[in-house]
Amino acid sequence: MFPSSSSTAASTSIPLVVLDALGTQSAVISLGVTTAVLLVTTYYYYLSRTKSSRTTTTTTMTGRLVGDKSMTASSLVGKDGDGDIEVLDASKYPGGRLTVYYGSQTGTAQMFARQIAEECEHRGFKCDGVIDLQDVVDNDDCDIEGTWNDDGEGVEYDGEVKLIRATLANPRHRDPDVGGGGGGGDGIGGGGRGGGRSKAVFLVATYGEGEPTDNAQQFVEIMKRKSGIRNIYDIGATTTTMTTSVVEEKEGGEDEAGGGTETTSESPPVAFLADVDYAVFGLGNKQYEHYNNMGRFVDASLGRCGARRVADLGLGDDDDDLEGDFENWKDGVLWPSLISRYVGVGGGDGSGGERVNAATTGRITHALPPCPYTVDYCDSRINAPDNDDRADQDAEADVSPSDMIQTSSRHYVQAVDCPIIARRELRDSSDPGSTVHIEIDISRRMDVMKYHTADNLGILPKNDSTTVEAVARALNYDLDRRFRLVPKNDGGCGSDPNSISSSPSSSRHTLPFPTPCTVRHCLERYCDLTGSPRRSDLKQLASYAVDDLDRRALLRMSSKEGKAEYREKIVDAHVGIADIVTRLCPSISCPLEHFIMACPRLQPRYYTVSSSSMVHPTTIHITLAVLETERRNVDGDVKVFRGLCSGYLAGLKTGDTVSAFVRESTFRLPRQIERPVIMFGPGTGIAPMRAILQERSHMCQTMEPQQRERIGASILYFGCKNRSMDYIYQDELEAFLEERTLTELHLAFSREKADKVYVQHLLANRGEETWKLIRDENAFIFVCGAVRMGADVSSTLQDIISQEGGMNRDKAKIDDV
Ligand SMILES: Cc1cc2nc3c(=O)[nH]c(=O)nc-3n(C[C@H](O)[C@H](O)[C@H](O)COP(=O)(O)O)c2cc1C
Repeated sequence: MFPSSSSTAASTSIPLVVLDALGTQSAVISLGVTTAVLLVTTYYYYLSRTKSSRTTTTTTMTGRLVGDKSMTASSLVGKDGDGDIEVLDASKYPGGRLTVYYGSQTGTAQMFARQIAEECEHRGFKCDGVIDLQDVVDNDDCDIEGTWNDDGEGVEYDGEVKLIRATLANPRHRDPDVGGGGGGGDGIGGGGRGGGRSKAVFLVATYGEGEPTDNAQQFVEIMKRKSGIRNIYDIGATTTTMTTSVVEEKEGGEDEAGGGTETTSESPPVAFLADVDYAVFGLGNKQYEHYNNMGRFVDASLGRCGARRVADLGLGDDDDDLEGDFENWKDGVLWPSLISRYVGVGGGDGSGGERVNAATTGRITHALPPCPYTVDYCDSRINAPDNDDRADQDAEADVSPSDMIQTSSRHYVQAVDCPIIARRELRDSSDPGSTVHIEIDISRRMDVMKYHTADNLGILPKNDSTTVEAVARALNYDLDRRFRLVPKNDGGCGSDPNSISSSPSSSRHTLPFPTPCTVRHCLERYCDLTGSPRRSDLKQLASYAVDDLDRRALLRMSSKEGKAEYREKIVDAHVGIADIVTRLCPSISCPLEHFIMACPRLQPRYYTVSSSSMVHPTTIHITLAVLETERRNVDGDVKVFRGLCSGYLAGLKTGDTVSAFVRESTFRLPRQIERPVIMFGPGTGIAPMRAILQERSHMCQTMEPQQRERIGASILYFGCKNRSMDYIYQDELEAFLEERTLTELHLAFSREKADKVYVQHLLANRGEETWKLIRDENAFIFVCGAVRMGADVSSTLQDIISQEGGMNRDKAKIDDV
């Protein structure tokens, strides 16, 4: 049971973990007239807060054409009956139809999309689907040669435009522009549904360096071309005012479009989305330079393509309170805007207005959430628990097709099991911490595991068996049973907002992971049992708590008002779903499919590869710090918490296998070997620098002596606590120095002297030399490690450039490449 709410103010700090995953960032420091280019790559320490990747449902209505494809849109609207558009009951849905789209990497945007979908009915709207942005462009049903989606205004749309229109402006997502009466607005029925227009809400996360998530990449590419916003980074500066701007409602024209943006447009955009109304919420993290770049871009590009923004852009910050930002936007901006535009409070036939009034004034009470799939147990039961692998192999032939798996779970399909062939501790035994070097054999999976120097390796961690067994016991699951997840195709929108179509495509991207598998496999590999659940996950779990006290505790912490308690008792106390179902709320009981839906997905962790693919083509090396933090848990005991993935990897032995996949990074050595490289890699930030040095050493050895002379300087700044404890790879770095692959090595030991010394301090002392390498030899600069260190190094570089180069500090500003 949770202790009752404490009066102590909850700490707002969020614990950090060390390098469980990383992101890369590249930048150029532009120097006005000079052309020296610096490449800065930084990788980030991640928040230990688990990203809620709850991948509940998505059935994808991919713009399926109805009836005769040669029909025009207007010939379809208003029809009822099989294959045509259903005319909605205006008393139930005074707001008309609404479609929700998401661009998500780890599932949060998808979860938010689903929340909006679930609330639609209470707000007086009919949700027409929760659609993965990948499905907007992977639209098999769109006949791009056909003419059905030309709107008869003399515009000959190209294939890409037709593809986007086939979903966003699909007649099936619009409200028939028929009938009317009552309510005002610009459409039919009570309050006016925006007749003949599609209503689309976008939830869009930003990844990489202000880039789209994997599932939004193609959509963004097309929108870049069509909107004329060629440079996605232009948008940040020009659209910030949009969050507060009031969007004038006008028919057509640039003013109503979400843009008004200055762009690098080469040709005027085509207003091909003039019949689409939209609202965007961006998910981002202020620790990143390009905060919420994709939310801003999608908002601006839709506007540039003629769509009409009907609610202000919302931006959420995952560094602070993303869920709170989303709730504030949803309840304070989105619904009020949609309701006043399409429903009109008090308008319509009364019932809708009442429904909406109730919804706008109070919080919605959720019924037991609908589940988009069912668990179908296979007949055979695996008798010996350790036969799990055999069961999975048996099942392989019959595994779910990959296009049925949600795009944010793609890594479960991509990853392959590879053996560990070497493992060693890099720190001295006198150091209480641990940094481990691991070598993974990829020789048998070269078809999918090819890598480039300093790419990223994604590792799928596993929950330990004690936790898995405890959860199974608490929920009464048989770990050795095999099951298959089957999408629920109930053929209509019904109670499940994701079941929007009975077409075969409706089961695409519905399943959260591949099956069949055993329950053990599912709990071990796909369910995040130990990361802190999001508040919305607690709300879902509350639906399954039999005991009223448990239910109330979960609902309290999932509410806006319970944020401080949530932070104190869940996030700061490192409470995961396993703790909740086994100890804190033991009355929780739910069928497996509901647990799968309520539990966040276990996410891969990314490590920068520390080997050169030229030198080690068949093995991948990684260098990981094992995170351990001491925390007082909810019972008041001090406990040591280990990072899930680093703890899992550190516990593996030579011969064990890991499930891994390669992810390309932007980290590349300059092609011109003459150019010097200056590297900053303190701690495990050394990983890509080690790979670069291996590669330069290999090049030296394979070159003619006169060629070798041409290779530019390699300068490394490394830092750690002290020389005798955590100076990792010391022997290798000294060997690189000896053979002159490494021309300079600058060491910062932060705990050897009273004054702490870090790499940026050593850099500041070498301003003149550094400036010459930049100005005269176009040096490349690589930085890898903590965000704070990256920012300090960048700032020191700017100081050096402005002082030594005699220029204004702003001129040495950092731009992206
Ligand atoms: C590798 C990585 C790179 C990221 N890059 C950015 C970024 O450039 N700008 C930003 O605002 N947020 C960035 N974020 C934060 C995510 O957008 C944020 O955590 C979001 O909630 C993720 O949503 P999702 O779970 O739907 O994928 C990044 C997160 C990760 C893990």
